[in-house]
Amino acid sequence: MAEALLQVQDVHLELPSAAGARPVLAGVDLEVARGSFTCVVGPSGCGKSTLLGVVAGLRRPDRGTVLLAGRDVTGTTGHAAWMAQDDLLLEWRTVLDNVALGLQVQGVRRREARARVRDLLTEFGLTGHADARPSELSGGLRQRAALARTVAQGRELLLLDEPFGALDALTRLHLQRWLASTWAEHRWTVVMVTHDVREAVTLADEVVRLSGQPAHVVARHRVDDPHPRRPAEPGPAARTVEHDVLGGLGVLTAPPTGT
Ligand SMILES: Nc1ncnc2c1ncn2[C@@H]1O[C@H](COP(=O)(O)OP(=O)(O)OP(=O)(O)O)[C@@H](O)[C@H]1O
Repeated sequence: MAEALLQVQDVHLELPSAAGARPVLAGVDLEVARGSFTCVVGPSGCGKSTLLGVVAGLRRPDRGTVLLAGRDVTGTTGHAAWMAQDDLLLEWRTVLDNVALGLQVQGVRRREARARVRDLLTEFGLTGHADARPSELSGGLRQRAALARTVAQGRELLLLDEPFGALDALTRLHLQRWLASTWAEHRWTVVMVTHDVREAVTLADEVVRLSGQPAHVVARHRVDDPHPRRPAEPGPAARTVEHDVLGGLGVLTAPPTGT
């Protein structure tokens, strides 16, 4: 395996519940190679977003460690950029200024931030929309703008939490294909949470499956098909992993007998 950029080691976390505290993460281990794409899947509500929060340093685990390039970053922020399902674009700013915000929050002056993100807008197919307000964009373009803002931060790690979860099925397929080819050019280190197993096997080098609550890693599946891939035409490894993951999630039922 290439050098591990991210190592999550034996992470445990309890969260408050009506009955007191409830374990949500119970001994999660994860290793993500630099320049690789990892998708995290698991039953609804098992703790996928919570795990991303721990990796980002927004939540400090009760036990366990998060290492970035061997450096202990447990409970600290600044090493990862986060994108959620809700694009959180600011309606009163233009697309250019929304993307530039990723740098401005780090103290880069507005003018320089705008200059630096122009190339990114071109690459993300947003040049013609630089001066538009987010409300003028389609759902797919909004997500591209949000992703551009996330990438613009220049962090070592991108954490994507169901970034296409709110899109219609066709737009989602287009964006998956677009992200697959854009990622293949850049090779950002990505950890992405998704409920869509086809999306996971299209994008990921490795699909990590979490158990139900309290969550730990129950399976890791390599997807060795070459990049970039297409969601509508899964390769042999993607098809196998998709089947295995769906089986592990209990989605596949035995075929009816006696027919
Ligand atoms: N701030 C909080 N306080 C208490 N419990 C929380 C908090 N945030 C999340 N939880 C609980 O922790 C559990 C895991 O939530 P989380 O959102 O991480 O799951 P998920 O796997 O991402 O969910 P989904 O599949 O619905 O996207 C859930 O039971 C949730 O209700």
